[in-house]
Amino acid sequence: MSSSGVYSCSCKIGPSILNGDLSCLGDECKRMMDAGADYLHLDVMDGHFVPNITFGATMVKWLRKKQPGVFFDLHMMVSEPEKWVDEMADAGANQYTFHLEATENPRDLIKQIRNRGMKVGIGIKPGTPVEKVLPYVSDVDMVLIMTVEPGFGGQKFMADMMPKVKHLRRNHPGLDIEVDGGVGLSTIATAAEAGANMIVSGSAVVKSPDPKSVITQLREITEKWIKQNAQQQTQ
Ligand SMILES: O=C(CO)[C@H](O)[C@H](O)COP(=O)(O)O
Ligand SMILES: [Fe+2]
Repeated sequence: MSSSGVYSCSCKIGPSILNGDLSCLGDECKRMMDAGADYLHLDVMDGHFVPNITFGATMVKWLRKKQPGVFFDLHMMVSEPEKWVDEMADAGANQYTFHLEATENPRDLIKQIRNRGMKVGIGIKPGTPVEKVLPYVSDVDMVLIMTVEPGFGGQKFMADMMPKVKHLRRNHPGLDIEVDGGVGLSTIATAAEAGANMIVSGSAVVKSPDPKSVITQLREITEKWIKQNAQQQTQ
């Protein structure tokens, strides 16, 4: 979809509220948007695909009422992702990011998501080689490279996932590439240099006393690398 030959990706910062105060998720979302976030990354976990449970479509529906205009990227860490497409679309999701490992029929699922008017994201866990996702890249809007084992916030960034990001960026200069897990001020340069442009940051933003400053710095560093990488491509 978005992987043209031109280095045309733009920086987007999407906080994950997973490690925020889940008892007041609506306020946490507002706090993140007020701090300058471009979108919200909502982590849906089913206790089966990952060993943790968060929330489902009902929560998304209520968040949508509180944040009518915000882009919701649903990170679906669930088995049988086909099951929740309709409910998430009805709840107001903008993008449905499923895990390649969770489905037997990625192509059918991509169609199903599109038919419900949502953008399509496809994610891979650290143990999944990037080659597995390549056949689907031109049919999706975004590829998510997990930089931690999915399931919990606050884990250590896996820099050894960067060759996957580099491979995708080299071959798809216009693609939205998202990194998720352990991304903060000490790791953003590594991810951005590799070519990530959609930056999910959880603990580093929500736990900071100054989330606005963290988001601003994440953006500055990512934009710097987008420019630098684009220049290198034209040389
Ligand atoms: O998908 C996730 C975990 O499976 C979260 O989005 C991710 O962990 C963000 O939190 P942090 O930046 O604290 O790692
Ligand atoms: Fe996530």
